[in-house]
Amino acid sequence: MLQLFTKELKTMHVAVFQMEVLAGKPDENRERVKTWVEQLCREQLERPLTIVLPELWTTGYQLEDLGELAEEEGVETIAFLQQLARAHRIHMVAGSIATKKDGGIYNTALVIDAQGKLVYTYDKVHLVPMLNEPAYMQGGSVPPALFELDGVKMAVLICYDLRFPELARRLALEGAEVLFIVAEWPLARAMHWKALQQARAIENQFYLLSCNSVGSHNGTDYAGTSMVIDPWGEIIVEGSSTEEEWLQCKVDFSKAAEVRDRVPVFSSRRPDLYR
Ligand SMILES: O=C(O)CCC(=O)C(=O)O
Repeated sequence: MLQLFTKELKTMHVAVFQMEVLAGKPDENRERVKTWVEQLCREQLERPLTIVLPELWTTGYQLEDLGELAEEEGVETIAFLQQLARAHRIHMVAGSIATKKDGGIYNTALVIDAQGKLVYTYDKVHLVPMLNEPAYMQGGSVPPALFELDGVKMAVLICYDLRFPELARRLALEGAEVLFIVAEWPLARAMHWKALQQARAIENQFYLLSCNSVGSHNGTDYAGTSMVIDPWGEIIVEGSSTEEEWLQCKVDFSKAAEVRDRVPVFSSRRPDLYR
């Protein structure tokens, strides 16, 4: 049964850091995130503010060195983010980082609230054959679930997960109002990146916010084109395909209810014929 949308909180500011990740340099990447957050928070004083980071933003796709670079349970980066979140009173959909646990290496998304609490983690379930990810990492065994920031139901998927519409639909049916996609999506498949994001937003009638990286590593160029897409499928802001930059906007959560009134996809569903 589809749940009702959040009534109390109508709007939230978001800022997406379309970052050029420096592969194999976690200290420098953390420092660059800190500098960005400080600059952003000098300019943006309104709260709630949620910031978004890309996939594997501490290490990049330096997969062959993850044995050394991946963090035990993500402890160092989590502590770093918690401190930053508390200091600036910002929520963080903090992309993903390489973590070591139970003898394996995982691609783990992190969500931290403005009080510095780690509210959600998710280990990427679909590893990317095209980037040889399965040779270096383990896939998570728990499906993505909802988390809440200021009472708004949200979810996060990691990059390749975007290609599996059943994940996004299940999250929408559970009541997700916003879907974040954190990514290092290659330029070679940029057309898919853009079309799939818009499709997920249109078919599920929720906000979709993505954060992709730019730059290149080991011969792979990344596609940038981070986006904020509203529940009608309109692109509100869109990053360039090459430049490190940040995108900012205000999202209005009442919009999804309007869209669902206009095109009542969810009440037209026939779950008796399909799941
Ligand atoms: O699906 C794709 O084309 C890209 C996926 C990817 O790069 C990733 O999951 O890191």
